[in-house]
Amino acid sequence: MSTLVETIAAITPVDEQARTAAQERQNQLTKPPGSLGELETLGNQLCAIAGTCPPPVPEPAKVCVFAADHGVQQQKVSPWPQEVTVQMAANIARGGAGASVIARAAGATLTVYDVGMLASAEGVVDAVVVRGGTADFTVEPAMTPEQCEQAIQVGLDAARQAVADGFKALVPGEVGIGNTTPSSALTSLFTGVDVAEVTGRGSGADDAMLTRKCEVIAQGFALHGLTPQSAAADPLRALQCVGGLEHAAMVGLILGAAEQQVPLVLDGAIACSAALVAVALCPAAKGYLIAGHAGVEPGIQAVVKTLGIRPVVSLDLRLGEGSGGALALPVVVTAAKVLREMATFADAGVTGEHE
Ligand SMILES: O=C(O)c1ccc[n+]([C@@H]2O[C@H](COP(=O)([O-])O)[C@@H](O)[C@H]2O)c1
Ligand SMILES: Cc1cc2nc[nH]c2cc1C
Repeated sequence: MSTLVETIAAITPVDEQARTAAQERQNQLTKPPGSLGELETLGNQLCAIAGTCPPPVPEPAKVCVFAADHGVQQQKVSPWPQEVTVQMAANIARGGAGASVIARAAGATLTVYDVGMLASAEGVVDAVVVRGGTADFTVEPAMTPEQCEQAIQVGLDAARQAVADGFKALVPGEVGIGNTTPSSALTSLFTGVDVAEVTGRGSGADDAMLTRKCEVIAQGFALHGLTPQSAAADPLRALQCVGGLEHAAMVGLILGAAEQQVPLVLDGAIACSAALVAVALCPAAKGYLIAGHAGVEPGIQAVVKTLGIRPVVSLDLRLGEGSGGALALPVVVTAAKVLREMATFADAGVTGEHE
């Protein structure tokens, strides 16, 4: 079991030669060059990730849903009671949640991991780092450094196991009442965009709660001395102070996917905030990231802009659970198949020369 440091050292940048070869192939396929738009860019990225053109078809995919609770909910940052985390984790595992349906429709397998909910839930893998979840970050660091490291390891192990089991693409999912607040904190720190601009209504905050979320984040930054500069210098400390256990696990899953050279299709605001931490720890991981969807939560926009990635689907989702990532999977698979299955001008006897 290699550690985070070893994993980061093992991650190589995606293969730019394979991306160039893919672009050349796109131009030989029977279509006006560029006419499949961003589907071409996506196919080229799949080649860069796999280091070969045409790319392998990235299926089956696995959605790894990390479930945890949040001490910062003591500040009333979500309209929902914390018990909903356990109840929804069980529902997702049972197959009745939004992400369960979407993953099934996409032919993906979904597994839920408990990294620190208030209580255990049926059908959920026990990967508990700390029962009860994080501490309230307005009072103390959300996690100890050891807890943060352990939660990252859960995600790293999940990625390695999934790839060993034959999965060819990974989607990070989560459930955790209150978790849009730590997500906005991380997104603000790692994009440098104001807290107010990257904080949204989450699962349904009203105006007063939205204002409180911003105040709570500012309080956390002040208590822990966090700024964009300090976060860039020590990303793990920022994650440990104001992040969540599921954020840490998703950082592990993302870095694990990069290590294993498989595409990682991001979900919404929570997964996107974890991606920022992963890329701050290991810039080479960026090339393995695909933005699954452009959701309602404003943090997503700041993240995709910072990472320079374009969301595949735009349907105003704000569910989480990995739902938006899973929804993008058929498009990602199609991008690979275009490069594998479309005829070239030469093959099809179509005149490729034109004015
Ligand atoms: O993925 C998103 O963009 C997203 C946006 C809003 C809410 N959520 C989900 O709702 C929960 C967090 O919302 P909140 O209001 O409790 O912070 C958590 O379980 C997330 O999975 C997820
Ligand atoms: C019902 C419900 C389902 C969710 N799924 C992810 N986060 C959630 C939050 C709530 C409240």
